[in-house]
Amino acid sequence: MGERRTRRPLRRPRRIAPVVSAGERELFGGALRYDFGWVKHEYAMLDLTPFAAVRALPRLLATTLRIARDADRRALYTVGLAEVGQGTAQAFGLLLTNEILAALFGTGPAGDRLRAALPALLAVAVLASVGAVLASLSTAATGRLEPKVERLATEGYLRRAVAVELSAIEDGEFRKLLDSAQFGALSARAMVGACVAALNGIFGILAAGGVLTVLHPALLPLLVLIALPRGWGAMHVAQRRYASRMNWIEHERAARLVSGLITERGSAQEIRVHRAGPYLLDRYRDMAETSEAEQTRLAHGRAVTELTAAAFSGAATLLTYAALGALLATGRMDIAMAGTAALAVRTGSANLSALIAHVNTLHEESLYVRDLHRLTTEADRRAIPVGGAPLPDFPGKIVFEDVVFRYPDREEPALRGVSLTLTAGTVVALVGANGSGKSTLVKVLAGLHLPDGGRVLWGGTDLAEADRYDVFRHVAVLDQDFQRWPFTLRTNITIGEPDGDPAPGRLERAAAHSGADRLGTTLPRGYDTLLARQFRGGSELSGGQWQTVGQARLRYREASLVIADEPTSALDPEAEVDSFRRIRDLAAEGRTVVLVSHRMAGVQAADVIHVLHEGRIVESGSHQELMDRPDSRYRRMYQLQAEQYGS
Ligand SMILES: Nc1ncnc2c1ncn2[C@@H]1O[C@H](COP(=O)(O)OP(=O)(O)OP(=O)(O)O)[C@@H](O)[C@H]1O
Repeated sequence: MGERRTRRPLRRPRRIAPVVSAGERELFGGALRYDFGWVKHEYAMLDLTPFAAVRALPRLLATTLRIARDADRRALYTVGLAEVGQGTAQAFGLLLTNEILAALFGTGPAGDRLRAALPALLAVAVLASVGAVLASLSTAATGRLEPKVERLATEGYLRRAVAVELSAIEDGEFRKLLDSAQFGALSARAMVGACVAALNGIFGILAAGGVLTVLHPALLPLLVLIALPRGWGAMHVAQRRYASRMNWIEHERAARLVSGLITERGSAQEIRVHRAGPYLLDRYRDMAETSEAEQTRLAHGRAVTELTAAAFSGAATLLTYAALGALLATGRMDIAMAGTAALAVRTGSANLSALIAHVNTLHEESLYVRDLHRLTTEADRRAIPVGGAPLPDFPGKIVFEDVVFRYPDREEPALRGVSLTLTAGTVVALVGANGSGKSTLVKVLAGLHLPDGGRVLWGGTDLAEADRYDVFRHVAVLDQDFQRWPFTLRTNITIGEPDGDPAPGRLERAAAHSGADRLGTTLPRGYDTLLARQFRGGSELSGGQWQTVGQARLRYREASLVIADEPTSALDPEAEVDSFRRIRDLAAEGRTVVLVSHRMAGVQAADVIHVLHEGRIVESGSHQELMDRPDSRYRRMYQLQAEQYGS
């Protein structure tokens, strides 16, 4: 199939039926395909005919210029003026060349002819210097613009990623957009460079075209004739690349994933003990070879296309020189004019070829920038609202009234009418089977998700109307997958309140509270030890040690509402008992503590225990009250765990 296409280089490229290697079928059940925005682009680009690309040019230029203007207006104007100046200098240079040639090919002694040509020669030298200065001005200003454009675009992207609702981050569609838009900033930068180069090409063509028209109008279409085959060749190669890219990128992506897995730390044990290494290596080779074959086919096709284009372009050049010869022979043009025309044809066609290549780049990059624009709009729509009813003080009571919450991609609600009251200075424990809704309940409590039904009242304020950032100020959360930041031990604790007062002793007190102070004294650089083994000087912590760091972070935050979701799962028995005692101490300080745990021994000291089942609270009470009920779920769960210890 590929063979046939190679032998027909002029055929319009079409989407190629993807080849799936045996390795991909075995490991992934088929092609490893993302559903990202940019995969869709590859098909969008296929619809691009050369004329469509030319039609799209003004829009692409306008988009880039707008981005650049927002980044640095002065630098943009400098680039614009420098480019126009260079084009003008080029045009005058060509016209002066005509004068020089006319003087040199004139009659009379050589010395006189040289003298006659001298003023024009000097003017050409001045123009060339002006052109060089303008070119360097343009380079400097573009160099100023490009990083600014990239930074502004990246900042906008990150700012929006930080500000969206948690529900957006958990939404697969939004995540995909977030992933594909990350290339937008780099593409915006690349567009600035391509745009400047395209402008340069346009002005260069205008200069050459203008001069040719002045010399003889018939020469202008000939210039177009020389450039057209090359333009067509560039477009054709680009289209073929887009058509095939999907195919080869898929194999490459799959091979990269497998090679990453082979070297990854997490798979190191199985790679060795289960001998998964040689097995994966074989599949890697299979995928890499399929990608290789696709690229070879592409390169072959490209060579044939470019040769064809060069042949047509060469024929058109011959025709142009023949026309020049005819004009010369019939006396409609003198030798000087013919020389200038030949020069103009060369400059013009070189500029045209370059322009086509830059328009291609502009188009390709603009697709990623478009993703960034889409993300911006979508993220602004899904941002956590700023403002709302202020919540300066933490209330004495938080009340859930018949709260219903459903994840957007789920049929069944995760919470189905939950009512409860949390009182300041108490420990409230949530227990229940996996998936019963405990973590969801705490997310609603913390203001991370808003209920779909019912209300959460913080004092007299409905959470749905409250200033959410005010709500967050009162909350500290340590969840099951709390972040193990690849930063120092110190930052890993103080990041609990990054802009808080770093008062002397505050860090040490928080560390001592959770037992993380031992790390502070035993790690090689104390609190300044980097907790990321992959970097030089970095240290590795065990799961339990990380949990003490997480708890220290929770303590450092000094929030009024403390939420600990499975805070002790990795702790040794002694550390676990200590940890539960310290959690109680937090309530004794007047904080409201919500504890989610499967460790029944740990929750028994809570003031109130709520048992969740399929999104509902089915039992509530103290440990003793719930144990006194002979058929309570709580009692059953507690006894099951106790039996494991034979008590
Ligand atoms: N981000 C999410 N998107 C969609 N569904 C979710 C999401 N998080 C949880 N769920 C679903 O909501 C239900 C309640 O989950 P939740 O995490 O609140 O349970 P849990 O009681 O904390 O469970 P576990 O004890 O296993 O931590 C489950 O059916 C779960 O699959």
